[in-house]
Amino acid sequence: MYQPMKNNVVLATRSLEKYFHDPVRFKVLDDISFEIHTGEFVTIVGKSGSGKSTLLYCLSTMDTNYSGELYIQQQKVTGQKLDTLAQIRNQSIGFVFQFHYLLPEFSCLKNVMIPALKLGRLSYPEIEAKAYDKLRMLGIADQALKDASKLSGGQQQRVAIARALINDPAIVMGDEPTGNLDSKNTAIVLDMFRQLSEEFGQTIVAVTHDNDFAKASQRTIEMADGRIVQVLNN
Ligand SMILES: Nc1ncnc2c1ncn2[C@@H]1O[C@H](COP(=O)(O)OP(=O)(O)OP(=O)(O)O)[C@@H](O)[C@H]1O
Repeated sequence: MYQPMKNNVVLATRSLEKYFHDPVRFKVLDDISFEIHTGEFVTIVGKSGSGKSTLLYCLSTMDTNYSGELYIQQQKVTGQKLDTLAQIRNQSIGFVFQFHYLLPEFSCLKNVMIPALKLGRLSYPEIEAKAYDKLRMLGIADQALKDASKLSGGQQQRVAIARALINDPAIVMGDEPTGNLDSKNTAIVLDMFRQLSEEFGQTIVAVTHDNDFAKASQRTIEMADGRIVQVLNN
């Protein structure tokens, strides 16, 4: 029997298991159980092919094809309908990819505003003001009205992070969020993640190949062949 979950657990898995066919059936996630607390900054590391991205996509609710249980903010999300999952995702999770996926012909400001416009909780001027705040936090408010395509790669990634933060998600997930960045922009993003976790109590869960990034986090979960093989408190 599992212990009841403590109040400060924001993300939890119970024996996640997942298979792929490639071409024969193989287990890509094997008995993944952990709890992540509010405001924690956690990295997931491991060799290429160890299952990190697959795990992150399950955690983000984008992939529902697994067995076991996933809890987000104490709510069991496994087995929920797709529209409920989309709602949970919009409200509780911000996602940063290795590639920024900004809409190139839209301004940076508009790109950041889109998830909040979709959520529909605030008025347009409120969302605009919030988007400026997020861009300011990332040091790129002066680029707000430029088309996203006109920015450097590092600036575009910072806009993508501002977009991930616009709905003040409890959890920010990143799949190699600094994978395409130079050291200067990597440092900016790392500082941002630290600030989010330490000052704003937001939880960061990021897959990374970057040792310095992993060391900057509070806890590192190491995977090999779909299993958790080591958990390090940094
Ligand atoms: N859609 C899929 N169908 C079949 N096999 C897949 C699929 N996606 C990933 N895999 C396989 O699952 C395993 C884990 O992939 P995953 O992308 O999760 O690894 P990773 O640790 O994130 O790797 P990397 O560090 O290279 O991004 C790999 O062997 C990969 O080839």
